[in-house]
Formats: sequence, C-alpha cells, structure tokens
Amino acid sequence: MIVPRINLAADSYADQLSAFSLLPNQVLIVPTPDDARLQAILRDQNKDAYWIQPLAFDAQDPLAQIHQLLDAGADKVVLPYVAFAAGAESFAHIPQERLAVALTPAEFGYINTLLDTVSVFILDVDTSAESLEAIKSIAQVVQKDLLPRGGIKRVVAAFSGNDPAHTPGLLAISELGRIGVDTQLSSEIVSADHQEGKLNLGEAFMATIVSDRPDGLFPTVVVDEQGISLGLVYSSLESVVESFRTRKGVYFSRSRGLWHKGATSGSTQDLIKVHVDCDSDALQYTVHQHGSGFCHNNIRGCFGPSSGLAHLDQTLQGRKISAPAGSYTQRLFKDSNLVQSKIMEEAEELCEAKTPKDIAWETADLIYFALVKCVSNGVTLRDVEQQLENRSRKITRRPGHAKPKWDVSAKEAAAAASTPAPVAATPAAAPAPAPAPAPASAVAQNGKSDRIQMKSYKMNALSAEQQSKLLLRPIIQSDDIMARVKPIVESVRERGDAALLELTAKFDGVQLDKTVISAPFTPESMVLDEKTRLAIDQAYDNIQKFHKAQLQDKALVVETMPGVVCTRFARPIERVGLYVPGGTAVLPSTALMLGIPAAVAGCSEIVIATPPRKDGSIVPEVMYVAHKVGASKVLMAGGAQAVAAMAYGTESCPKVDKICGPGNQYVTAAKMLTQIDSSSLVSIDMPAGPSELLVIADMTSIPAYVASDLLSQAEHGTDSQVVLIAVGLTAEHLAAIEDEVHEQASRLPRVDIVRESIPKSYIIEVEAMEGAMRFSNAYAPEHLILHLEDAEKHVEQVMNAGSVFVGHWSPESCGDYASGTNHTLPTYGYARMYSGVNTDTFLKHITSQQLTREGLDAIGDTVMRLAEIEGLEAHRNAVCVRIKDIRGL
Ligand SMILES: NC(=O)c1ccc[n+]([C@@H]2O[C@H](COP(=O)([O-])OP(=O)(O)OC[C@H]3O[C@@H](n4cnc5c(N)ncnc54)[C@H](O)[C@@H]3O)[C@@H](O)[C@H]2O)c1
Ligand SMILES: N[C@H](CO)Cc1c[nH]c[nH+]1
Repeated sequence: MIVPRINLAADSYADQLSAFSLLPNQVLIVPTPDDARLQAILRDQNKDAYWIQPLAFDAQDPLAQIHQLLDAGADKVVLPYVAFAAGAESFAHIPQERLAVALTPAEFGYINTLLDTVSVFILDVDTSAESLEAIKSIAQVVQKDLLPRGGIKRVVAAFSGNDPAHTPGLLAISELGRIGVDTQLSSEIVSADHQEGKLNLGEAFMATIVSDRPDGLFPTVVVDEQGISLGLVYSSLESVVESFRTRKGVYFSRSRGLWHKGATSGSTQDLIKVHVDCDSDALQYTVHQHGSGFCHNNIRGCFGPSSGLAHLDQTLQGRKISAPAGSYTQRLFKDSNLVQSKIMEEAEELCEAKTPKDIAWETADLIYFALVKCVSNGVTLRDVEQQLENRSRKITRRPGHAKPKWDVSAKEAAAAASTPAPVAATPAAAPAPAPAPAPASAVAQNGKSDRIQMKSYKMNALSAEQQSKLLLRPIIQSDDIMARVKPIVESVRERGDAALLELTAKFDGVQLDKTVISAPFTPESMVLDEKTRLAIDQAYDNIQKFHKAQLQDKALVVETMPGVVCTRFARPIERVGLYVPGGTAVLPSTALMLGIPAAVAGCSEIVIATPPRKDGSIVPEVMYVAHKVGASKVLMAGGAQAVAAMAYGTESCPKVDKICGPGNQYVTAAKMLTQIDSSSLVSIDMPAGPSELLVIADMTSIPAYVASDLLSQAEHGTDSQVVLIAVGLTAEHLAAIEDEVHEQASRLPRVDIVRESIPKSYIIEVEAMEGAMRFSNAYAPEHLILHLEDAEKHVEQVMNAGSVFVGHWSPESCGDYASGTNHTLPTYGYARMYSGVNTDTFLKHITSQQLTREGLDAIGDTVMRLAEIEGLEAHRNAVCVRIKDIRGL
C-alpha cells in the first residue's frame, strides 16, 4: 500500500489533498499542531484518513498536543522517537492504534521499547540494499503480534525527497508490499494522470495488490457512503487507474471490457474511497450512487433494495425533490415550525417511554422527524454519521452535563434535598435509596452517553452528610417490596402447593404439576459433562475443607469456680431450607456454598429451593450438588413463594427451622417477614441481597484487573453496586481504569445489566489509605478487594466486610466459586454485625453446667442475694433448700 505524504506548507497542498483522498491513509506534514491550514482541514473535511505529523513538536508537553490532534479527529499522531524517549507509560492511556512513531536509522534499535505503545513504525530509509535489509528484519519483529483491540501493527518505509531517482519504483513498492511493508512517498512525485517522471497513482496503489484469479482480475465490493453493499464487480489494473483518474466508478466487465458505470444508464457513481482487503487480493469501492441505483434491475443494490435508516434517508431525499402533493412529508418540508414541534413532542414521549417496545417506537418517531429536518436543510444521513464518527475519535471526555433547563438529575436532587429521606417502615426495611451528592466528574450520569461509567467523587469535596448518603445502597423502597411480598407469603401459607403452582406459573412462566422432587434424585436429572463435573468436584472439596475446619468437635468446658463446671457444645439445626437463586442467572455455586456447610454441620433434613426452568426442570448442576450434599428435597419454586413454603411447610414441602441463602429483594423481604412471624418459628441467616463490591486501589493496581473485578459483581443484577476507592491515583491511572470498565463491560454478554448497575456505582478519590479504610469500614461491603501494595498489611484495619480479597492475584470470582470461603455474605451494610454463611450458621450452641456440693456451697449466697434483689423468691428458694442441707441449718 502506498501512503502519500502531503506537506501542508506547500502551495499545492489543497490539490494534493483532493487527489489523494481516495486512498485509505495520508500523512499530513504540518509545521505545528495549531497550524491554521491543519485546523481548517480537521474542521471541514472527512478526516478518517489523516495521520498528522507535526514538525515542531512541543517537547515540554507532548501529551497536550497529541490530545488536541486526536480530539480534532486525526486518525493517528506521528511523533519523532524522542517524544517517547522519556517513558512509554505516559502514553498508556492513549489507544495504541492512534499513535505512530517516526524513526531515523540511528533509532531503529529502540523499536522494541515501543511495541506496546504505538501501532505504526515509520522508518526513514533509502533505496540502498542495507536499508531494505533493515526494513525486513524490523517488519519481522513488529508484525509478530496483533494490536490488543484487533488489527495489525504497520511498518512504513518512508522515502524522503522529491527526486524519483531516489525513491522506489513500482517494483520496489511491490516487493515491500510482499513483506507487508507500506511505502510512504511525497505526494509530489505521484499523479493521478499519466505524467512524465511521476508515478501513476492507480498503478502505485495496485503495486501491492495481487489477484488470486486465473484471469488476473480483482473482485470489487461496491458500497455506498453508509457502507451498504450495492453489488460485486471486477476491477482490472486499467479500470483502477481509470477510476483514480476520473474519480468515478469504473470497473472491468468480463463481456464488455472497461466499464464506466452509468455511462449509458445515467446511474453514475462518484468514487469516494478505495480500500484493499486484509490479504490484498480484493477491493472495496465506496461510492456516491446517482440515478435509480447500481443494479441493472433498476433498484439501488444487486442484493435488494436498501432498508432501515439508509432507506428512510433515501426516501426523504427523493421526496424533497418530488413529494406527492398533499403528503404529510411535503407538509413537513414546508412547515419548519411543525417539524420543530414534532421533534420536541417525540423527544418528550421517548423520555417517558418505559417498555422496550415503546422505547423503540418513540425512537423511530424521533429519528423520522430529525431526518426530515436534516433533509430539508441539505444534511444527509452520512453527514450525521460523520459527526458520530468524529466524536468516537475524541480521546478526551467531556463532562456531558445537561443544560440546566433539561437537567433531570439536578431537579431530582434538589427535590430530594428539600424533603426528608424516606424512613424504613418495618424492621424488615433496608436503608432507603440515597439522593446522592453531585459527582465531581459527572460524565454520563444521566445515562445520556453510551459510555458505561461509574459516578466519580472526591472525598475531600464531600460533606459528612454527603458521605453518609453514599453509604446507602441503591434499592427500591422496602415498603413497596413488602406490599408485594405479603400477599404472596399469605397465599402460600393458606393454600400450600396450589398457591405455589399458581405463583410459579405467574412469576417463572412455567406450569408445573408438582412442587417437589424427592431424593434419591434420578441420574438423568443430573447429567453433566466431564469438565463441569470435575469443576464442581474441585470446588466442593475446597469448600468442604474450609468449612470442616470450622467445626469445633469438642465441647467447651470451663470450671468457673471450684466445683462449678460450665460447658458449651454444638448441635446441628435439624431441618434447613437453602435458597439457590435462579432468576437472571442459575447459581449452582450457591447450592455448594449453602449445602456443604449444612452437610458438614450434620443437618438431618436439607431442602433446596430454586426456580424451575421454563421446561419445568431444575438445572442438572444444582441437582448434582443437591445429591452430593445429601439434600432430601428440591423445591421447584423461587422468590417469596419458595421462602414461604419452606417457612410454613406445604403438603409436599417440609417446614424447616432455618432458611439460608441469597436472593433478590423479594426473597430477602420474604425471609425477613417470615422470621418475625412467631407462628412460623423459623430463623434466617442474614439479609443477603443484591451483590456488592468495594475495591481499594492504589498506584500499584492494574487497571484491567480492577475493572474486571468491579464488573464481576456489577453483572449480577441491575441493583448490584460496586465502589472504587482510588487512593492517590493519577488522573491517567483513573482514566485507564474507567476506560477498561467501559471497554470490558461493552464486551460482556450481560452488558444490559451492567449498563444499569454501573451508573449506580461510584468512584471516590482519596488522598491516603486512612480515608479509604474509614469509608470502607463505614460502607461495610459484602466483598472487599485490596488492590494495594503490601495488601496483606492492611487486612488488620478491616473492621467490617463480608469477605476480603487480598492483593492483585485474588479476584473475587475465586471466592464466588472455588477457593473455599463462602460466597453467601451480608449485603446492604449488614456486614457491620452479621457474618457470612459458615458452618456455625447451621449449628446452635447448647450450654450446660454441673455443680458439686462444694461448688453450690461456694456460689449459693451470690445466687440467693441476686434473686432477692430481683424479688424472685422461688429462684432464691431453689438454692436455699439445698444450702440448708449442705450447711446443716
Ligand atoms: N449476597 C450473596 O451472597 C449473593 C449470592 C448470589 C446471588 N446474590 C444475589 O441474588 C440475587 C438473585 O436474584 P435473581 O432475581 O436473579 O434470582 P432469585 O432466584 O433471587 O429471584 C427470582 C424469583 O423472583 C421472583 N420474582 C421476580 N419478579 C417478581 C415480581 N415482580 N414480584 C414478585 N416476585 C418476583 C420470582 O418468583 C423468581 O422466581 C441477585 O441480586 C444477586 O446479586 C447474592
Ligand atoms: N458474587 C455472588 C455473591 O454476592 C455469588 C456468586 C454466585 N455466582 C457467582 N457469584
């Protein structure tokens, strides 16, 4: 591929820009980044092709210049090696594909240091054999790996000067192309016309392209400005040269030879860009199609008419020229006030839409009227897309605040501040959602941007009241949840299995004919592939080891006074109900985390409840775990109804003594509701609700790891919350974490959930560890990860947390599945006073005492005096009658 070099200081620069704009890339040499010509080009032109190389580079603040150029739309910034010499770390936040380095021969030895920083290596070479040898060996090193976000690293042989005698001919360009090296030439020695002493543009472009067809032709995909395919044709060297010369769609017809598209039909094409495919044997022509279309059947494309937005745009463009008289579109074209009113009306309706169907409907309306406005003002869909592409090229983020008139968040915050925070209504109520303080960097806080981003605060800018509001979790009103859960619990209590079947049909969408599967479970219900079985078995062994070690098999015996012996011993809770969530994700790991400690503790009846699948079955992984832990029943129900069934018992579900396990807000509310009903005589482990995670990270943290940990919990549910406490992080480090959050999140299958949970999550910047630990202990997270230097040293400062993950190599996922610790942990801040599930959760402790005659004699007066003080004569007497005998009174 050739990459022309255009000197913006040259008088002929404008002609050259236009002549070479068909090529995918051009290097613009500019005196300074703020050169007026460059600024005008970046402002007015389609800039996807420009690599900008400023000659006067600001050695004091290279980053400012790079940001300026990339934000303005440059595809890449080309810097001399010296700009990177200070250390590649400063460029770590800039995508590698946006940076190129220009190296002199003396600097070729430094290439290895930049392999992870830049994507293009531009080598200053000449036509000598030594130069060509150096290029070859550099190409081998550079081309070894792909770029982290996909794509190749490029090596460009840059030949200086305008003298054709010292620049390569077609053969040399082709040779370089064969080893994957591009050729950079001054645009002044290349011409689209055949000119004496100059290389022909079409021929130079084609020098590196090799046909794999016996007829030597090049398959050519023709697309329009939106990238929509119009058809497949063939090109020859001659047709490419001609199309570069005329800037029209010119191809090679196997029946007619050189084919100037539209010469007879009038459906001509303006050529906009020519691309080569990844293995250099096929072309793509991007064209502006005139007339009825590309296809000989008089439609736009050979693969059928266009659809979607492109079709709407074309229809409106056509209607603008000849709208049917009296049509609505014609009326809109004539009445700009009507268009404006409709845009406002549809925007409002879109804001109010709630269901996916309504949102799609209102978006379609809004786009229709917005496009009418575009078309009536001569703006094409391509112009709009161009704006979007330009924005995606910016690397500096804007705050994205809404204008005060439209700022819904500010209005809500103001309203919330003027009313007292909602108060929890029942003992079951969890903290009410916080009207959070305004974030310091409020990017995307109102969801207007597509970026997946946490809110961001600076600790020293928050008042004590604002800090304590941040401790509250983003949950919906508990009295609202309670109002929904109470009738469910009531109906199961009153109507047993019949109610369970109805509610399962209603909430889980499956009509069952029974509610319980009893042990022994059939082998068919737990068929697993080998890999899954081995993974479950290994997790099982680790969890069992850790939970067995928690058993105190000997009774605690203490002689408090001579002859007064006190004892404490453990007994299993006999009947336990284990809730395994299954709403948005099936969680066999939770079956392990509850079933193993229950089995280790020795519970005699283990009931596992989990929502059934749509086909009425239970996932085989859960059945396998139920079998391994010795469960007697699997209750095929979820939500509040499952909890009620286990709390009160139904015809087929045994009543249990304790219900354990996490779940959504309905499950948690039902657990709390049944626990306070003394007629159910049931206890619960803790309020374990939506998952949460707090990470404390310092400058030793690795952005990709931090982001991956945050997302691992944010993907649980839309109500999950993750918090990052950034201890003394530089703006670049923090930005790298935020970029990783966005990029990793965008690739997740559960991105839709993350899009809701991440905006409810936040970053707090603090200066020192002390502030970080103080906030973390007050927040009392379910999971705490310490991405810190000497992380283990900080564990002793942890006062409140469900489970702690120490250092860079301890992802939270290991605790979720297999390290051995339990993943059923207190949320909502209950880690201040609750432990996570452990072996003791399934035990109760009984105490006993035995006194000898001497022991009773020694303690008797104390007991009698205290009973006397309390006025409990019978208590006193029970000691007194014995003391009389002992002392012979
Ligand atoms: N803290 C922990 O240790 C821990 C561990 C694992 C999972 N979790 C949390 O557990 C939760 C699992 O939630 P889930 O929804 O995926 O599964 P789930 O099994 O807890 O809830 C699914 C059930 O909710 C009920 N339900 C759904 N919509 C309802 C409605 N509108 N009214 C009444 N009932 C309704 C249905 O009966 C359904 O079966 C997540 O929040 C996750 O973060 C926590
Ligand atoms: N992280 C959850 C506890 O909050 C447990 C879990 C189950 N599966 C994966 N993770």
